Amino acid sequence: MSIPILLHLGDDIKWNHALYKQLQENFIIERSYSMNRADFIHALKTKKWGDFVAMYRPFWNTGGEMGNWDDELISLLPKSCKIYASAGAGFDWVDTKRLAESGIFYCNAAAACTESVADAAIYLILSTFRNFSWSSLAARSLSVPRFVAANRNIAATAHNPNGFSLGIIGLGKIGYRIAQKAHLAFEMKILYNDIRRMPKKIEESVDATYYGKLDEMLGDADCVLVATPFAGDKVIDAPQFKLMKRGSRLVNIARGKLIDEDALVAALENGHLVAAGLDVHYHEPKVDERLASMENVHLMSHTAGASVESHMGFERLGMQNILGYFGPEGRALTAVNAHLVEKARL
Ligand SMILES: O=C(O)C(=O)CO
Repeated sequence: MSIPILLHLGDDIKWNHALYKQLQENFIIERSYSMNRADFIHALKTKKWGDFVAMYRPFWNTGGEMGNWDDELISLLPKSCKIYASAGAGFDWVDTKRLAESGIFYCNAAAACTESVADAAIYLILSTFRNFSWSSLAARSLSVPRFVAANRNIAATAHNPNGFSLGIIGLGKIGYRIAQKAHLAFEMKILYNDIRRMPKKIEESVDATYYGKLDEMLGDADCVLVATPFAGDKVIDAPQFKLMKRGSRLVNIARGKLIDEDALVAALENGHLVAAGLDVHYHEPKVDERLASMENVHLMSHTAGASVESHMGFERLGMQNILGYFGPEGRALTAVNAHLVEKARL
């Protein structure tokens, strides 16, 4: 029997060498490194890598240079390809439905960065309650008057998050971990909105209250946290900002396009919201200048998931997915479109 081919996209493995050896023992590994879209398309059309059965992308910063995985790319994949295992939690750049129509499982790696993203969310939540962005900007300005003003005035509007409510949009793996941390560390009241209600055991573990309707939760939360995948629509637009509790806060660690930034700016300018914490941005990698000028907005450069531990986990989980799929169990661990692959088979 011939040895199956695996296409490794992007950087070399950095951490999990023993597991990579297993991959090398089971597959012929072809490499694309960091190809632009035109070259990648040409390579697929000319079958540069043969009839590969799997694609593996271990690092979130490389191996994505070909751009979005849409019909143009997916239709060029060999019929032999069955699985794409990639670094990263979000998969807004890949048409997982189109992959499913070609019988290809897409496996993300949310589990590998859950801890990092949840920690970053806690950092942003804390910042929005305690005015830490204002404090940090004042210190970094090297301006004595700004330092003195921050030192004198911050306490008047800073709050301990303890006892306040955190309204989580999307209680998936990451949302739940944030709930656990906020509940345990700050005794925050956990509210959540999701398309599915979680099992009682999960709700009880963080004393969570379920809201079937997002609009209702928005009116009750002291801080709204966005932790849901981007599926093409905003979840908080101008009408939703109006429904948010007066004096509340917004934190987004999911995707920038889930939030209307003009409406966010308006809500901050008119004081309806008192603070925001954003790891992600609508026009990434560009940051909105109005938000950047606000002391009550804590901004990050989409690094909530960026840690050595996430990188190690991304590498490992991708390989486990591929080895699992082609192994005796015949099952990928984290296929996000498994239901669509099944449907397409019918
Ligand atoms: O892994 C991802 O998709 C992230 O954006 C983590 O921050």
